[in-house]
Amino acid sequence: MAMTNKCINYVTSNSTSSAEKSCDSENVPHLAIRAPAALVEHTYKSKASETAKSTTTTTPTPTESGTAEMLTSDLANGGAQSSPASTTSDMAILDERLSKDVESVFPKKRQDVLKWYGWGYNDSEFYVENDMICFRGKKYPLDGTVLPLFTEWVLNRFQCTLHNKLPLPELPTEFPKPTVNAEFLQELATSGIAHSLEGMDRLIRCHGQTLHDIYYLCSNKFQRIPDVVTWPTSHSKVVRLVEMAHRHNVVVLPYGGGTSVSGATTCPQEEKRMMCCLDTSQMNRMVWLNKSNMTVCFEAGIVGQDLERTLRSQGLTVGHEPDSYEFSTLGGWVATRASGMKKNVYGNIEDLVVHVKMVTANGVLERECTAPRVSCGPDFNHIIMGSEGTLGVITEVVLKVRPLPAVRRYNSLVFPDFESGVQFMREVALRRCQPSSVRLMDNEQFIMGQSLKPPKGWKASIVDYVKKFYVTSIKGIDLSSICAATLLFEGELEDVNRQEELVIGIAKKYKGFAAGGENGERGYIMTFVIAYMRDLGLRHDIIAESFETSVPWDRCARLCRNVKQRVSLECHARSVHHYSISCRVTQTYDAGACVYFYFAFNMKGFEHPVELFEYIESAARDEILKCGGSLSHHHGVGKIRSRWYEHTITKTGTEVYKATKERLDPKNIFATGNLLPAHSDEDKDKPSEELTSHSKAAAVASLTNLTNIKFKSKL
Ligand SMILES: Cc1cc2nc3c(=O)[nH]c(=O)nc-3n(C[C@H](O)[C@H](O)[C@H](O)COP(=O)(O)OP(=O)(O)OC[C@H]3O[C@@H](n4cnc5c(N)ncnc54)[C@H](O)[C@@H]3O)c2cc1C
Repeated sequence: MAMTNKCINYVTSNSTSSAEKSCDSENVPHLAIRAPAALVEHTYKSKASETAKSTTTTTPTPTESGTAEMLTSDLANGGAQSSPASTTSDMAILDERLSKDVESVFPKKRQDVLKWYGWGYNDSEFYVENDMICFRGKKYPLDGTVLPLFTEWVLNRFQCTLHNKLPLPELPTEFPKPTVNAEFLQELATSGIAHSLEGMDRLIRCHGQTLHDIYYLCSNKFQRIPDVVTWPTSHSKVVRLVEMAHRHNVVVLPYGGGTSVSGATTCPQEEKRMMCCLDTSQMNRMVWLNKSNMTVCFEAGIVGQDLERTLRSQGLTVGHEPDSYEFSTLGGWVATRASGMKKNVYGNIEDLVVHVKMVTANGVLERECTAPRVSCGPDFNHIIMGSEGTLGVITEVVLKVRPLPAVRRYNSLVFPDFESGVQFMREVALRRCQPSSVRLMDNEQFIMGQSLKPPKGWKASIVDYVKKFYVTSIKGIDLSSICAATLLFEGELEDVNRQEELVIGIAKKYKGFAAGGENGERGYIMTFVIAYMRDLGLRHDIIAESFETSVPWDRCARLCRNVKQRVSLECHARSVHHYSISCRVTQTYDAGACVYFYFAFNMKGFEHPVELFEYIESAARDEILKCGGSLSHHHGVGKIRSRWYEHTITKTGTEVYKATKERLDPKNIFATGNLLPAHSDEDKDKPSEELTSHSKAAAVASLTNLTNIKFKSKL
């Protein structure tokens, strides 16, 4: 990857503004000092410590003569020469800042490493060989595994065949003709901002990861893709680009990792103006790290795994791990209000963000300082979080960091049925003893997860048999209702021991029992692999997607039951005979939980399979809302849930959002079409009352279209 300009900053406590400074090449108010030796990647000691049945790993902690000390003295020395404020060592430590260029795992030409037609790395996939489903992918522990049990599960569940797979889509040679704003392009050429008009660069950034996106991509159905892709390298370059776009009335589409599953990154297909994709990948520096405050400032384009690797070398972590964190970016997390699997210890993105900078068409929106809490409402960070690219471009984010935990330990629990599991989750939340992550799978997901185990030798089979006997005969558990929870504990050894004991004690109250660390660890490893399944399915007539919600505790079990029932009813009514609908509870809160559904079916013979899928998913969402669930816990609204947005935030809320949008983006250059259904150009000057009814009409029309489609199977 082309490196952005190198810059090491040392900011004194009496520097020009109380807000932290960035290190833009164009605007460097700070003193450059030599790169501290402490920035070299660290070697960690491993202190393996095993407990009975759970899987424990000790944390990579910095060695004694480690990073923190070296960093402090290095910066104190370097800074003392150049700053009067740092002549006392206390000041130097208090105001210790450090910046670092980060080499990303992904090159600027993403397609060299990432699949253009589906999920993840080019070299990672499920595939079929000798009638067996297998997995390859060097970055994953499942690499090179043949999966006979999973093959059996797929064949039984979907009654499909593994022969006659669809070929991989051909690399397109023709692309939608770009809409060109010549004045804008001319100015862009002299702006020093890298850009491309190449078809492939444009195509791979016109979509996210919804079923709709991938299906359209593979069948080459997109009418509109970005007309130009740009790669600004700093906050000030973004300011320049947005100002130019505003002046020339060009649409700006911020693009992070492209992992959106809400249609948020999908190009608005009706847009008539030139569309400029603003790829944030070249803004990925650690702008500064302040160990006194345990805060770090990163540019918004940094990818999750790069961010964590950079901090790990300092003995630190942010701890934000959405399941997409290998590919998604910090800016994307903020723009979608993301939630990570370890939020119980580290918090969701809104708990982690201290300060955020967003470039709008009307100036830069940011809070003036990085104090931990302020009582000057409304909190503008919350206007930025969840704005889904509709208000501006997030360029820099200050996050809280924590020391790496001393111990990481996995465990798992088995419950006789899902309802008992939910009661267990509720009590764990009530007593606030949640491990770093706790996830409860229903029976369908449990069985599917078990089927991903590689085949074992005869000895292991006997062990499995004994375990099965123990489960069915001694504990009296029915295999058709059994469900499981995976647990991940993080912290100091003593705390982890205490917490694990407490959690297992609560499980016993609900007839649950511990089933070992190996199962737990496996569950978490599988999280990253499961996302590759859909691409295999699409080639064998199976379409799949997940959707999620959050719900108060007293409605949780009912919502899970009703939504599964509703999906089953819709499937039967539309002759979908071979399908799978399952759920898990993935996050717990004082007042409720997050529930995640997987839905897949055999689409063979259906004329409009994706539309049918969306219809059933839409019915499921209606059911969710009826049961008191939310529009989204973490995937966001995007385009596919925009028809419910106004209903969820009320008419007054919609007016507040629109007023903000009109103020920050008067020409609607951030016309991503997310949150509220997009308005046509003619609507631009209409009073908001009419726009509201237009939105309603559009929403109803799109539902009507779905309803009118004949979903009948051709078979
Ligand atoms: C397999 C899989 C697992 C997932 N697991 C989780 C999960 O556990 N938790 C979770 O929260 N989400 C999850 N997601 C959803 C998705 O990863 C998140 O929404 C993520 O935050 C998107 O980040 P991104 O960088 O990929 O953003 P993109 O997909 O590139 O963009 C998403 C939206 O944010 C806007 N945006 C991106 N960057 C900026 C910026 N710098 N400034 C302004 N707007 C910007 C875009 O315009 C777009 O509207 C998952 C998705 C997949 C495919």
